Amino acid sequence: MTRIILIGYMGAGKTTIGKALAQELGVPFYDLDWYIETRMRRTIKQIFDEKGEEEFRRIEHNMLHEVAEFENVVVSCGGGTPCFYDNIDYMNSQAQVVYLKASPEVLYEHLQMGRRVRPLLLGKSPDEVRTFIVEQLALREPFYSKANYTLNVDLLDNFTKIQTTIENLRKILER
Ligand SMILES: Nc1ncnc2c1ncn2[C@@H]1O[C@H](COP(=O)(O)OP(=O)(O)O)[C@@H](O)[C@H]1O
Ligand SMILES: O=C(O)C1=C[C@@H](OP(=O)(O)O)[C@@H](O)[C@H](O)C1
Ligand SMILES: [Mg+2]
Repeated sequence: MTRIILIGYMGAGKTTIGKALAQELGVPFYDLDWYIETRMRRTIKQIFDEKGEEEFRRIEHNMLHEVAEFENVVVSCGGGTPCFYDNIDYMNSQAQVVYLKASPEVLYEHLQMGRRVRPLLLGKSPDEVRTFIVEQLALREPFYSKANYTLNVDLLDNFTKIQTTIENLRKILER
C-alpha cells in the first residue's frame, strides 16, 4: 500500500508536487483543500468568511480522517493541517508523511505565482506578508518537523526541477 501525505507551509508546493507524484506513482491524488471544497460545496475562502477559522479547522480535521483512510493515495494537506488537534500524530500513524521544507523567501515567491486565494494572507501588504510568513513558520515548524521525512525544496525551485523533487521524494520514501 502506498499512502503518502505532504505537509508544509503555504506555497511550499504540496498541491503541485503531490499531483505530480501521484501521477508518477499511478495512484489517486487528493488535495485536502479541494476535497473540503467539494464536500462542503464552498470555497476555502467562503468557509473562512462564513464560519470562521475555528470551524474550518474542525471541518479540516474531520475530512483529514476521511482521506487518510483511503489506500494507495497521495494527499496534500493545507499549510495549517498538521498544527491543529492531534492531526500530525494521526497522519504519522496512518501514512508516510513528508514535510516539504522551504525558506520564507522561496515561500513568498511561490505565493506570488499561483492565483489561489489564501484567506490568512488577504488584506496584507507585501511586507506584512513577509513578516507573517517568518513569524507563523516559526510557530508551525515544531509541528512540521514531526513528519516522518523532510525534503528541502529550496534548491528545487523551478518547473523543470519538479521531476527532481519527485525523484528525491521517491528515494527518501524507499529508505
Ligand atoms: N518546486 C517548485 N518549483 C516551481 N514552482 C513551484 C514549486 N513548488 C511550488 N511551485 C509554485 O508555487 C505555487 C504554490 O504552490 P502550491 O502547490 O499551491 O503550494 P501549497 O499547496 O504548498 O500551498 C504554485 O503556483 C506552484 O506552481
Ligand atoms: O496555512 C494555512 O493555514 C492554510 C493553508 C491553505 O492551504 P495551502 O497550504 O495549500 O495554501 C488552506 O488550507 C487555508 O487557506 C489555510
Ligand atoms: Mg495547496
